[in-house]
Amino acid sequence: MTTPTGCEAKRMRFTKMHGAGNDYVYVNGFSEQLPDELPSLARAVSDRRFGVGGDGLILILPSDTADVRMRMFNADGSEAEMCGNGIRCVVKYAYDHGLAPQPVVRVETLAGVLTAEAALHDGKVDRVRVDMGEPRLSPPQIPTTLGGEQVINTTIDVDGRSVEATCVSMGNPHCVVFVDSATDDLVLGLGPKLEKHAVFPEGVNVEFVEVLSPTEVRQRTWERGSGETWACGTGASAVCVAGVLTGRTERRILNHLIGGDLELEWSAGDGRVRMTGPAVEVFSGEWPS
Ligand SMILES: N[C@H](CCC[C@H](N)C(=O)O)C(=O)O
Repeated sequence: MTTPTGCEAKRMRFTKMHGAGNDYVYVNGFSEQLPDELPSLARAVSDRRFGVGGDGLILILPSDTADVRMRMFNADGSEAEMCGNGIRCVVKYAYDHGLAPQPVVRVETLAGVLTAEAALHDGKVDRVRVDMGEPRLSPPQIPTTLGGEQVINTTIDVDGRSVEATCVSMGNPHCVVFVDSATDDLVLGLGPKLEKHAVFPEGVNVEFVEVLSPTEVRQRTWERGSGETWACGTGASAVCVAGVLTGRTERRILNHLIGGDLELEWSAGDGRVRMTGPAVEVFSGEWPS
């Protein structure tokens, strides 16, 4: 495509990927020229009518401390510390496209350098097991202004409704609410109010969880900066921790999310959470930059 002056217009290649239906637009920063204004790029490409469509934008970049660096932007343009479904897709992209020589990939994130191991099918990555690190449980680490050593089954007043919450950070903040049924009234009504509640100074991701058994849950998610998503990997990790803290589940669970299943374990040995789930490349395209 040429401009009126006959110059070749720059176009940025992207790849659309998802982890359990949590879909992002990925850009390979090793090869593509990125604009300075990343939040507005995230908003534009995420738009499901006027853009590519996705829950946000994820950049795969060179790193001085790991194989690759991941930067993650929600659909509203806000940058987050970590993305569990995103890191699985970053690992898939890095191995499949030759950015990482081995199927064990170290990824630099704002939540630290995390290590992931990819499983191959016909030479391509299809599932990834991520060491998500240790949960952060003290109120300042979430962060929240709620009191106590840890926030476990703590009541939050939301416009006159009492909500019982357990808060966990996986590098990004999570508010886990165990419910009998994760209805639209709760997810779409309460979710946005909790996301921006005054007790969460940096906002929060909200997980509404039905406990099916001590080893199985069903989760719906209202994400900070993206609204309801079909899966949330850091959220599922927070749910695994919250289930143990509240005595509702065992340390290893299967989590059913709208877009697919994730396997989680909060190790009693080293205190780290491990998440295993799918990573799918859907299509590639070009974005006029
Ligand atoms: N909305 C989140 C980031 C994406 C997390 C989620 N998609 C995941 O898979 O962990 C936040 O602002 O902390």
